[in-house]
Parts: sequence; C-alpha cells; structure tokens
Amino acid sequence: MSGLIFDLDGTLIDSAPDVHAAVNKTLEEIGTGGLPLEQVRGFIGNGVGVLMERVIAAKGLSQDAHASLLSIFRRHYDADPATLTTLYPNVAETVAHFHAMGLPLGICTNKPEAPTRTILESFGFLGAFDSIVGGDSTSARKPDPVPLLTARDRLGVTDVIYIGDSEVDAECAQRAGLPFALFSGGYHRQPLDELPQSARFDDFAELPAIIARLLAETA
Ligand SMILES: O=C(O)COP(=O)(O)O
Ligand SMILES: [Mg+2]
Repeated sequence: MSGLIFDLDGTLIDSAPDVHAAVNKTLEEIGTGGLPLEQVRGFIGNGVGVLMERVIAAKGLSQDAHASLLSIFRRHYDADPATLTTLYPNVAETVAHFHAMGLPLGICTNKPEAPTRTILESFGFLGAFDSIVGGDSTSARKPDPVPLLTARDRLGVTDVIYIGDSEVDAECAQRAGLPFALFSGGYHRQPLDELPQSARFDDFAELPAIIARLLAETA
C-alpha cells in the first residue's frame, strides 16, 4: 500500500504573510521595527526556533532573548495562523483528487503541530490527512528523517512519496530513502537543480501524473 506525505509551508500553503504578521507583532511588542515580508519568507522552513534565530540576527538583537521572543511569537501566531494564508493554485483540487482515490495522505512539516492543525482545519483539510507530524511532534525536526518516517509509520503504509518545496525536504527524503517530488513555487534557499529529487513540478495540476509515474516505479 502506498501513500503521500506533504510538507506544509511553501508547498500546500503560502503561509509567509501570517508568519510575517506574527513576527512584526512580536517585534512591535518589544518596541523594535518590523521586517519586510520577503525577508521573513526566506526564514521559513527549519521550524519556528530557527525562524526566530534568523529574526534576531536580522535585527541585531541578542540571542539571549530567543526564548522570550519565541514565546511572544507563538502567542501571536497560534492565535491567528490562517487569516492571510492562501493555498497555492490547484492544491485543493489535487488533494481532493488523491483523497477520492483512497490514497492515505499525511503532513510532515517543521511547523508546530497546533497551528498546523488550525490551518488545515481552516481550509477544510483536516479530514483528508490521516497522519500529521509537526516540528514538535517527534524528537527531531527535518532534515532529520525521523519525522518523515514517523508520518509514514502513522499512515500504516510501506511506500510513500514525499512532496515538498525546499532543501530541508529534499535532504529529509533522501536520508529517509524515500522518493521526493519538488514543488518549484515555494521557499527554497538553494538552487532547485542542486537538490536531490525524483520529480519537479511548477503547478499542482501536474502532480497527479507525476505521482502515478512514481507509484508505478515503486510498485
Ligand atoms: O519552518 C516551519 O516552521 C515550517 O516549514 P515547513 O512546513 O516547510 O516544514
Ligand atoms: Mg516547506
């Protein structure tokens, strides 16, 4: 039996506007000026702890403030994680297509599990995903393979394809020994050609054909 596991930020959703809003509310709360959206977008992908390290470095603040700033950020973000967030084109249709096929579907993201669930619920997706692993759901974060392998085990399948947008996801899939489909429209920091990948796509409308091919190769 095969399943599909999706990354979240930069893959299914463009979450950067809500992350940016919560970062700037955090900075405002400590009396510091905000950062531009595009800069904050580039900080996403390694989890909220690393996001906050990058915010602190960008503002020239002390990393000693990390724990308190992260807690302020989580208060703002967890209260309002989906208002400005959008699905990438054709994501809703494509997820519905795979769900209707009866393919077990999972999420493996570095975003903490609580806001992940709030976001999935706000897009009507919670019922479509049988396994949701966030950055705080296991002992490790991507690119460590543990969260991805945990998501697979919770799906109860042997073969999965991981679908993500960044070098973090590509390395995670490689270390887990799983095929990886790379979405080119997300938040990657390294050139896409340098990332290990089984397939690449620019639009979710292309994904069903890619998945059919990769599933045939793994069968
Ligand atoms: O960095 C995060 O918090 C989440 O990023 P991801 O969904 O791409 O893993
Ligand atoms: Mg991502």
